[in-house]
Amino acid sequence: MARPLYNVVFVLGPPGSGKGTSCQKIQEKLGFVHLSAGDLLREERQREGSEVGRLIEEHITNGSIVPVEITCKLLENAMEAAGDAPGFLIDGFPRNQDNLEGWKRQMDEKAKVNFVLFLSCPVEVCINRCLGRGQGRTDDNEESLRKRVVTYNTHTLPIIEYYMKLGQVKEVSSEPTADEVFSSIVTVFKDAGYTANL
Ligand SMILES: Nc1ncnc2c1ncn2[C@@H]1O[C@H](COP(=O)(O)OP(=O)(O)O)[C@@H](O)[C@H]1O
Ligand SMILES: Nc1ccn([C@@H]2O[C@H](COP(=O)(O)OP(=O)(O)O)[C@@H](O)[C@H]2O)c(=O)n1
Repeated sequence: MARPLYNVVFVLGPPGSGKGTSCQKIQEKLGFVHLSAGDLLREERQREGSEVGRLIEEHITNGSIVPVEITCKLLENAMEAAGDAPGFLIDGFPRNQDNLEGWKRQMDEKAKVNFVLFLSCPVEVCINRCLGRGQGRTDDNEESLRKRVVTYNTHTLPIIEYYMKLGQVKEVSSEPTADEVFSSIVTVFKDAGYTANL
């Protein structure tokens, strides 16, 4: 097989566990490109009058997962646009079986998944973080958050368990301060052989 085009780390954890916050820091330090599946979907949702936009809106409000054909295409386009990066942090994906299977169909030959960074954090802490996030997100309210947590427990945890069985998960508690979490993440990347700039 030809050398994969893209070097990928998936970043998973409950809503509000600090995926975006940590990815931002890793991006600054390591030069990995941070791609948030949620951000890409929110951007796509803005396209006026689009059927896809309406579908995304419905899923985001219900805390359910958008079909992978949409999400994976957005991720691939963003990776293509970013070009020659040392790696990509794909934040909030794959979040269910459909995401995982779609990724394998579309990206297995083009991307190498190095490991899954799993940010673990008690759900109540995560919910409080989302309620205090202040980004004006339409889904950061109690009702949508409860649904997002159910989706996480039902659909995302099994994906993390799937990668655990493959020995590909590196778990970091994201309950401490953001700086402490980041220093544990740096150790994970060092152990995985990424020493440049660390
Ligand atoms: N370790 C931390 N301790 C306290 N607050 C945090 C921590 N990490 C992130 N936050 C805050 O919690 C909220 C959710 O973080 P965010 O990175 O957006 O989570 P996610 O991308 O997993 O949904 C944000 O307001 C962020 O500033
Ligand atoms: N792979 C993904 C990622 C996000 N999403 C949608 O986007 C919403 C927000 O995801 P996010 O990753 O930005 O936010 P958090 O729930 O992690 O805080 C999810 O609740 C889903 O509705 C999706 O459908 N598929």
